[in-house]
Amino acid sequence: MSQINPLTFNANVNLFYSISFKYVRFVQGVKATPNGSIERLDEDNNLRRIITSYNSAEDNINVVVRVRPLSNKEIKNGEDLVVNFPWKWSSPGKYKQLGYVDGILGGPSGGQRPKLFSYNVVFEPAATQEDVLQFSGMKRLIEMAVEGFRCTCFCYGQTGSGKTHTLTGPPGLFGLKPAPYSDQHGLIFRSFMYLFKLIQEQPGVQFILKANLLNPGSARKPLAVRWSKKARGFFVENLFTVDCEEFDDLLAVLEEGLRNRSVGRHNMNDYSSRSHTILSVHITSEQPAEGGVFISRSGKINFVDLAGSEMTKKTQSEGKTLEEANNINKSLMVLGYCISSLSDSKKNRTHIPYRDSKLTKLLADSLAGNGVTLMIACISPARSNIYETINTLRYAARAKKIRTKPVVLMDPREALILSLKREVTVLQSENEHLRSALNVYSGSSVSDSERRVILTPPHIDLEELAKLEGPQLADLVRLYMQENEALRRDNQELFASRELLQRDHEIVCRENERLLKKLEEVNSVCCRSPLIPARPAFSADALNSDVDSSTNIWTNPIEDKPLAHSHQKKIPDFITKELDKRQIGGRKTPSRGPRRFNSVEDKSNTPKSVRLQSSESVDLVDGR
Ligand SMILES: Nc1ncnc2c1ncn2[C@@H]1O[C@H](COP(=O)(O)OP(=O)(O)OP(=O)(O)O)[C@@H](O)[C@H]1O
Repeated sequence: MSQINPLTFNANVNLFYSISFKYVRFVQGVKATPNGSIERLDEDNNLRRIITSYNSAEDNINVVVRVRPLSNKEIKNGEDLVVNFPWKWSSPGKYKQLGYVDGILGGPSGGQRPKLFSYNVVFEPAATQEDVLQFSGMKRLIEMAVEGFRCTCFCYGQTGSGKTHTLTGPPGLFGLKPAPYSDQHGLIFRSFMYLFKLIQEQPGVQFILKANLLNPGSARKPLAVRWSKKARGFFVENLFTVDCEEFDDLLAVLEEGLRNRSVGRHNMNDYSSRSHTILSVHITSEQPAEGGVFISRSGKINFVDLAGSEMTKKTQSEGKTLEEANNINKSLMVLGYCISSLSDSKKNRTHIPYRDSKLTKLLADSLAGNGVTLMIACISPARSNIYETINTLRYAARAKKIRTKPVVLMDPREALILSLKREVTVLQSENEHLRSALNVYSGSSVSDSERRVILTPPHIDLEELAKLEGPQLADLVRLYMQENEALRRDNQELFASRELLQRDHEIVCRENERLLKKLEEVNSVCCRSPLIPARPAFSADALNSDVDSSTNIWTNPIEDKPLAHSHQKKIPDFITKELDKRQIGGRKTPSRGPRRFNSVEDKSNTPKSVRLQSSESVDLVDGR
């Protein structure tokens, strides 16, 4: 059954707006589309699930925009909103063009048409943390991570635009005693809750959760990012990973990240992140499947809190903060280049500069590989930030154009066993059907069980399979392959005998048809020809003794009666003429008495062509 995407706008639509100001307008464009994931076996026989739609038919990168409220400082400075929301949504999936805002770019009277950007969702300043979880597509992203996809949620935007707030909440939330039900908890905390809810809803599936944190604020030596040939992707070498059995374990990783977060203070944010942070949760599941085997999937969800881009003149960063700002800006610039190159369909995608920064190396898979990504573009509504806001909106719009090819990879051994088992079942039922349809073996002395494939592999339940070593698994696979092979041979034999029988059947049918035609020919000559009265056969004589002659097919009803005496049976003129022309029927060769074409005498004396013509003449009469 298809699942409805949680991005469906089924809740308070007032939360979402299209906003626009001069040159920039961004609109909501989410359609309620069912999740279009499909399963297929690839050329290596691995079961892969391909996601065909994340949000709409094409989106595998979901881009949402969150507009934060004006800060106290901005209000104090008398800043006004450059983004306003004069009209509200009329209905999901439809949007209205909203009012322009007089910004630096000029007023509505400027006469220039606004440039249209479209996003999946736009959150107004009043949108709560829970709204972001419910309507950003985050829940679907977690579901997909549980299904085995590699998912990423990253926040992008200028410094102080609300990235950390969106992901983890306001500063100080995780103090000595974190409030478990605070409405200020960010997306990560809420996602963990949702993840555990999903896990609890599947008691039959075994889950293993592991988490790791990439936070340069920690005291450890920076780890190297390397390329893995096998996995065809970048990875962090010697990354420390924590097993998380409980919700609290995951929370501990998050708290650790927040505690060690590298924070700096500048003119625009008292708690500015001075580096990018990546928190990853690896979700491995083992699910029992048909036939005692189980399927294991390995999904992942990354939460990426990017450090914000800064105009150092505005932030008035100095010394270390300035150096950090330059590095942050540099890595964000590379991310920007990558997004631009990936989103430009005209450009040849031969070179995407992932290698130019660690950040892009690690985000490469999320941006263009097999991952599914949610980008949350955070913007400030203040007039003083309009340039940065437009910049962020441009990036976000570009990112929306990127297409990824999300796949879920399964353990190849289990996928192989599963696919072989499926094939065996199909072949068995097909053979069974063929056997009963053809009745090939009925009456044979060989019993069904003897004829069947003897090499049926032993039944293995889930626990036993988990304990099997490599060679034992290989044996099991070999057994399935042998059974499969034997079934295939059996199947081929059955198909061959079915073909033979079909051919026999065709020959018999053709012979039947030929005989029927002959019978019809005989009947038409004997019963219908008024010209050539049939002579009763011996069998007909016997029949005629007690059956009315008019109903006897072997006897011509006008037998022995002169044609001229029968008013009703008088030959029409045109037939007579035709017969004369062809010299058939004996006008010129007067009646020689009753004849039958099937008599030995007539057969020998009458040419075949003449016999055919006579039957044509009968048809003409019938056709009147
Ligand atoms: N939606 C919001 N509602 C209320 N307050 C918000 C919201 N978004 C951000 N803020 C507040 O704005 C300030 C700056 O936010 P935050 O630290 O999350 O920005 P940032 O984008 O992470 O900045 P940087 O890139 O410098 O780390 C914080 O005090 C935060 O609590």
